[in-house]
Amino acid sequence: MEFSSEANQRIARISAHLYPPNLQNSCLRQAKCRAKGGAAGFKVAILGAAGGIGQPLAMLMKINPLVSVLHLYDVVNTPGVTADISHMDTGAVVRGFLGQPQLENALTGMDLVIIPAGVPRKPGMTRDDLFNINAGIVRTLCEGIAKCCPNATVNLISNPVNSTVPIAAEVFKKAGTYDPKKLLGVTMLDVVRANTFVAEVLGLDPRDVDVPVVGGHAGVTILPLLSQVKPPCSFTQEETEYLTNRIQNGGTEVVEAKAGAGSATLSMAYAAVKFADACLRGLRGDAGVVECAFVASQVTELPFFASKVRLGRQGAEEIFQLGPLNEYESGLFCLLHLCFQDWLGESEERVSWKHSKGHLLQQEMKRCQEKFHRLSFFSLESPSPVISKP
Ligand SMILES: NC(=O)C1=CN([C@@H]2O[C@H](COP(=O)(O)OP(=O)(O)OC[C@H]3O[C@@H](n4cnc5c(N)ncnc54)[C@H](O)[C@@H]3O)[C@@H](O)[C@H]2O)C=CC1
Ligand SMILES: O=C([O-])CC(=O)C(=O)O
Repeated sequence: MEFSSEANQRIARISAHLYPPNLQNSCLRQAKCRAKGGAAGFKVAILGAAGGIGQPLAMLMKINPLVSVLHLYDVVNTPGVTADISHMDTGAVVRGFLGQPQLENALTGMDLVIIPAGVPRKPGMTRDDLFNINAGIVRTLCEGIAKCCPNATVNLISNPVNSTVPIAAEVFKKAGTYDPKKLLGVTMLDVVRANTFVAEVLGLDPRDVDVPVVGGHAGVTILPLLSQVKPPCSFTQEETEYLTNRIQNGGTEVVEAKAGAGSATLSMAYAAVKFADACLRGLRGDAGVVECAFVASQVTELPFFASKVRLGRQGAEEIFQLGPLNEYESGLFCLLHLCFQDWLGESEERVSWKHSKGHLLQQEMKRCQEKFHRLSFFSLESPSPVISKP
């Protein structure tokens, strides 16, 4: 149903604020929900909205003018977070959903679903250590998406992204709803960090810097392409190694600084909103929206790979080639490739097999490090990165 008059629109907006939401009868259930001023807006759900990432992410999405309806779902604390955020005088209507029985209502009719649900790392852990618990959480949430909003674009944040994205793909395949263009692993924080650290070295404003970061989202699978930085620039070998190491271990740097209180939340919420905004602009039909994301890909032999993608009405409509790599990046790519082999199997079983055989991967890495001894400071995901600024 389209809102034909301003009065209808106001009534719809007021009724949408009533709690608990009655989605069956609400006219806001319709796809053409409109934001203040009559502009079309998108319906966005955040799953894990009461968490360290979820709360600032919800706050920032409430400010986004492209969002008309914001659904906040978690297994704890959503009434409080929702009441709090709903008082912000911005356009989006906010509704809270608590616990599994409300998951379907949270998801019905959504255009974009952002998933930061799951446990974060503590010092000494790798992202892979989160696999067992987070894989189960992501699986359940994706089953809900397949049922209630099969056409939604999904931004998957929960770690280990290198494995949760293939798992989500399996769930959607099983449900017959898989659209590889609409399943996007969020690696934007790697780009945000790379822009910041490179700007620091070059003495530039980070907003003027663009660093493509490709591969995956853990340790050596994070490959910043420093030879393709915009504006064009060059680095000494020492700067290159410092920057690569710091970008690859940025997550660990925060985990250790937080000393047991979790991993990156505020910078991640910022990065997630930057990425979600790009997805929404793409959905709106804006031209030339390009960001890095971890997607099903034919750019390399690996079935999933992060690279620059063009975001459009259908999701990741175009996946760009990596472009020319210099010798150093080619060596890193070789390491990354070894690390990913088998890891990103086509099936969930293979992903969990790889997880349980993580020690074999470590041995493989060691062999590779010996081969590329110039790169020997890399570890799969170093719990204690040595960061020495040139
Ligand atoms: N992709 C990336 O670049 C990054 C990913 N992460 C990952 O994001 C995830 C979340 O991190 P934080 O927000 O710091 O953790 P957190 O523990 O503060 O919040 C997670 C939230 O998920 C909720 N949750 C747990 N099970 C759920 C379920 N079945 N359904 C809905 N919600 C559920 C929890 O109740 C909690 O509110 C972690 O896996 C972390 O490793 C963190 C930083 C960067
Ligand atoms: O390091 C972690 O566990 C969280 C994360 O993915 C990041 O900050 O890049």
